[in-house]
Amino acid sequence: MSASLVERSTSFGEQLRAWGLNPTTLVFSIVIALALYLTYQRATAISVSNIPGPEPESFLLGNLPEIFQSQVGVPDFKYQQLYGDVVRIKGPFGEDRLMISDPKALQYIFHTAGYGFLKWPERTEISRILMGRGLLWADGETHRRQRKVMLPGFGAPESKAFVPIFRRVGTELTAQWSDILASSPDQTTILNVASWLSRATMDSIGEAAFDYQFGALSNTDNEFMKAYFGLMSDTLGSPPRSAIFMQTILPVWMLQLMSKYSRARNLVHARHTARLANAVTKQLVESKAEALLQGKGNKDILSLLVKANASEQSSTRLTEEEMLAQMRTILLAGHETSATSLCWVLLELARHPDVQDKLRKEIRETEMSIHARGDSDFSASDLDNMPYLSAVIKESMRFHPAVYQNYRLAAHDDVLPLSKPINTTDGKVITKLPIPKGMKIILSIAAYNRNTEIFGEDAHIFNPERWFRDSGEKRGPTLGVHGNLLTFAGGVRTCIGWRFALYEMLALTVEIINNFELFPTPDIDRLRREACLVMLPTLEGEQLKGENLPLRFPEYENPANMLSHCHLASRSFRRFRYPVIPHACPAFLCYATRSYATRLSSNTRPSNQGSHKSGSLWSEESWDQVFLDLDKSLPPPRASGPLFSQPRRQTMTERESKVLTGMLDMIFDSKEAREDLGDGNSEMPGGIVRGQVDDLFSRLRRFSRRPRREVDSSTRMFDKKKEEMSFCTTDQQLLEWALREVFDESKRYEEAARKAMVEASGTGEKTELPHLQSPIYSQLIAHLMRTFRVHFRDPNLALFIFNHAQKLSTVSYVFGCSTAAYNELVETRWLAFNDIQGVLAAIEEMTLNGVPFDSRTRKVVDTIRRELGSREILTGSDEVVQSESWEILTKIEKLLAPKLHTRRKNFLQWKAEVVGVDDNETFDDWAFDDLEKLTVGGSGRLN
Ligand code: HEM
Repeated sequence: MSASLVERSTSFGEQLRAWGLNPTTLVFSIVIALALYLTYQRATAISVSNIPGPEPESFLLGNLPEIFQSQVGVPDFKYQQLYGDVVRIKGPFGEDRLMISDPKALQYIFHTAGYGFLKWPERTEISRILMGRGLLWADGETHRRQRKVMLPGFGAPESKAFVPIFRRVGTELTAQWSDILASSPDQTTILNVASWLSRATMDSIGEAAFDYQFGALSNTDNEFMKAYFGLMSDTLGSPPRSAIFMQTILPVWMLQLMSKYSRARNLVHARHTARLANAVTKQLVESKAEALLQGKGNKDILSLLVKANASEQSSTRLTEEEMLAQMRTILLAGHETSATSLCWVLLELARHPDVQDKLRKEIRETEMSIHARGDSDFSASDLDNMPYLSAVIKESMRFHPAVYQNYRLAAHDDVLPLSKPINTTDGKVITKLPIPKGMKIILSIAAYNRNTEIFGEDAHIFNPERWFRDSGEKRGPTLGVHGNLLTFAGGVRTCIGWRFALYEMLALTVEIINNFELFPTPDIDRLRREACLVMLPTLEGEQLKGENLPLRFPEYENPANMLSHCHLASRSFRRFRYPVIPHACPAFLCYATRSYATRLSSNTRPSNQGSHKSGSLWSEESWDQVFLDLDKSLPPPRASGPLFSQPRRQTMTERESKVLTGMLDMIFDSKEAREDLGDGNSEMPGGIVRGQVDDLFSRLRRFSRRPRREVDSSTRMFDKKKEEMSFCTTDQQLLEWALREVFDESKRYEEAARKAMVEASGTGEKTELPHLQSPIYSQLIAHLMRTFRVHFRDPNLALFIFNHAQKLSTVSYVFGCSTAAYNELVETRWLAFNDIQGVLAAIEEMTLNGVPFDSRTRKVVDTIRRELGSREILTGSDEVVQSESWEILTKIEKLLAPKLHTRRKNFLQWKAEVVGVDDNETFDDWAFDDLEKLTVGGSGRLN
């Protein structure tokens, strides 16, 4: 074989000679030509090495460790101050890169060049791992095609239509905070605000984007939510140098292999979340497609997306993989960014009490004008028409952009226009900057948003007033969609959900500031603007160890350097406004922690001692007032919960059912109850008499014993009814539907149950009887009332629904007029008619009928108190009317008071009486549902 090779090369050499060429001369000439070509290339190549910039930290990684490991903005602001808006930085092995905050250059890259600047491949790989091959991953034509299908879900009218959802989520959030306060002895508490907001935005996105209720607010043990919470900080926060090196040097195919097989904690977390998200989104997309095929549709983003995709030509449609990736993209991009931005808004409001007060005043005035025109809640246009609110949100988004940098790569040689000339290191002055194909550029959103040419000399100061100055946002070229900020990026890659995010932030801020007063605590030394692709508020500090991590993967071995807490403090405004009524003076601290554990603590008050100047570039004041939360005792991890919560659980657990049955026995056998009801024929409201009550409650007990397996079917039933309701486009249609589908059905249920009872008593056999009412009857009544009042703006019809349920039959009254329906009644009477007497009547009726109050009842009453107070201050209205209203309000609060504030004491007294021990004795051996003991150890009866 080697002989044949020698033979062949000899014959090749002979052939060259035969053509008159010397082989040695030929090789030499080729080498010379190549060297000349490379020298020419080097001499004529476009270079940015003469642009001023920092010295590299090392040859291996250049300036990248400083850029990727520092807090958000630290290197950007420093370079901007030292070298200007276009800075040469060093990548690995001395490679030149650029960091840009020059407005004209940014406008060119974002807008003019279209897809002329692509994303860095290693960064798109991170997007693929976290969200799949969706919009944030795609580039060029693929991106254009995907975006076209996505756009119909994100228009202005679509985003405005989600405002009621955001408001509802806000109400649920603040109701839960109020509950926590109500159960704390001095109504002071510490909350993990970041965690609450993250759950709230997850619920918003679930309902608005997928028409699905994640129930993240109501169930902290939601596995899906837990996977998402901390995903960004866990996977991308404070990357070690080795990770920066690998991300920068390794080819994409190797990164892909690592993402699949590596056992590093961050990648395990990302894979775990991806698996869950894929399973969930697949289920959602399939059920939505099926519903649409059956002609049922909704206005959620997923429905619009599925419809838009169906109407595209087959060549431009999204594939199934792309569709799932879009859902995962919306989930992550739409929940983490908004939650984080809102956290920063609250933090700034806490730090600026004057701004907070001014904002609250605007909110209250708007709320009053909403009620004066007969509406009950903020609409999208109300939110649009609050200039100070808009200025606060804009300023916070300028100051703390959730996405702080974008990473682009020149698709071909190009020339960047500049706002200001650059003095190069070789003594030239240039007004345009040529850049070579493949040049990697960091577009600094954080630095642009603090550009003094655009936002004034005080750009490093948080000041919402700047948005009222003449120049304001109008200086400089047009760049961003909101206030000319780059917070939502710009051009072909502008954030698709920017309107959605804005309305969500406006709605939640209004709800929170209307209900609570926020203030800072002195734990700011550890606060970081953590750079994790999204800027998270975190607190540097203790490392969470294995068992304290709520998310535990089988593969997890290496507890990473976890970022822990960030704190935010807040206090109820009511402390100062209404100091005369003790139980309405809660003061609480509300800390936000971006940790993996929720911690609640009471009795901690803020102090303004120990001021500390952080001297950071972005704060005009120190962060010193933020508290050090020294209690490191974190709660033990919870057992893994189901994938989704059951947000509308309508049956009781066995334990709850047992307790209720026991309580009903005690109540109806008690002396007071007998006296209250008279000897047999005394009438209760609604025409119910004693005999009927016994009968009704025996059924109520049976109702409470419904087996748990019905949970799912009730939820499904309710969803189905809600969907049917959503097809009614006029109040007339909805009313007809209600009479047919709710009230006629109520009659049918009752008749069927009675018939079955008669038959069963005839046979004498023990059979399970059907329910007297549909298990979702009360929910339907409440939902109908709310829809008429809020959606159709017809409070009279809302009242009609309640009255009709009350009059239809006794059974309908008992089962339909539940707490939720009464809450609606109270809200309607107050918000639509300002009828405080009517509110009192409803609360009295609830008390009489034994319908329990809940946090929403209390919240309405709080609103009444607030509004009466504001009215007094703002309008100074008629003294007599005011004092009458206050008297009625005091009566209402008295009715609510025992449940609110003396619950614990009464319960102990009650136990003492029932079990037959002194107040001081402990009940350690007595469980709440230990009813047998009541009859054995104590008197066993209330008397
Ligand atoms: C305050 C909240 C938000 C901020 C600051 C924000 C910011 C951004 C930024 C800067 C980008 C460009 C990223 C890039 O090109 O690499 C982006 C893209 C995107 N955002 Fe947002 N976003 C927010 C909320 C939302 C919401 C609520 C949704 C969805 C409901 C959403 C969905 C998206 C999507 C799908 C993209 C990719 C757009 C594309 O490449 O065409 N974002 N966002």
